[in-house]
Amino acid sequence: MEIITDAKMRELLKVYFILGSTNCTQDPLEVMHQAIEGGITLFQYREKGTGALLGEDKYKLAQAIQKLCQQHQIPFIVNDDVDLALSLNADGVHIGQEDESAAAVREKIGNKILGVSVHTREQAYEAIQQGADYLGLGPVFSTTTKEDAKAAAGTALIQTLRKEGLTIPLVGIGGITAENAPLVMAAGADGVSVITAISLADSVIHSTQKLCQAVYG
Ligand SMILES: Nc1nc(C(F)(F)F)ncc1COP(=O)(O)OP(=O)(O)O
Ligand SMILES: [Mg+2]
Repeated sequence: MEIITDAKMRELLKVYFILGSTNCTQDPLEVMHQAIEGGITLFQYREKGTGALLGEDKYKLAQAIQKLCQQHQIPFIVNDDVDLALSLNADGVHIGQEDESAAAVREKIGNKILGVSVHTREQAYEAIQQGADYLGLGPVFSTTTKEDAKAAAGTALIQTLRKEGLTIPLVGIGGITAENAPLVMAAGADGVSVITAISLADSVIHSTQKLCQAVYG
């Protein structure tokens, strides 16, 4: 497959849902069904933190969610675990600053989608140089989902990178809801990435629809 274009990547980043078994109280597959119905554009499997599944259980859940995504043409990205991504033939991988280098991951995954989390402009330029297809910037607002998250940074870095003429697809992450998503888009992000706003919503489908409206304006 060919490397994804920036234009296609920007479309996919609009409402980027991230989920692992620890982020929801109901069945993850039921949450996925409703989130897909509600209009998510991209999905990341992030099985991490206290109580996360391991080994065969992790693989089985990933496989089941990937199948659902494939049935609805939603690309399936794996967080951190490059070997899991390769064994599932996932559509891509997302890595952070504590994971192996973007260049090393690019080497392993070929033309699959490669996303990198960055917190500074230096990390952004480095990630681009090493072949990232999109950058995750955050946490924009405070979050309790990621146990080792940094302090909320607002949208300053998104604005700075756009002011400097950076055109790489960007997605904001961290404490984003339908209420504050417009701020993230106005700052220059191509989309928003959420976990709790969807995974723990009273109505997953309704919350996803509200996020889509907030992003598409
Ligand atoms: N998982 C993520 N996905 C995104 C995305 F851009 F996809 F929205 N941005 C940022 C992160 C955070 O990635 P990382 O810093 O490695 O921490 P963790 O592995 O705990 O998620
Ligand atoms: Mg990571």
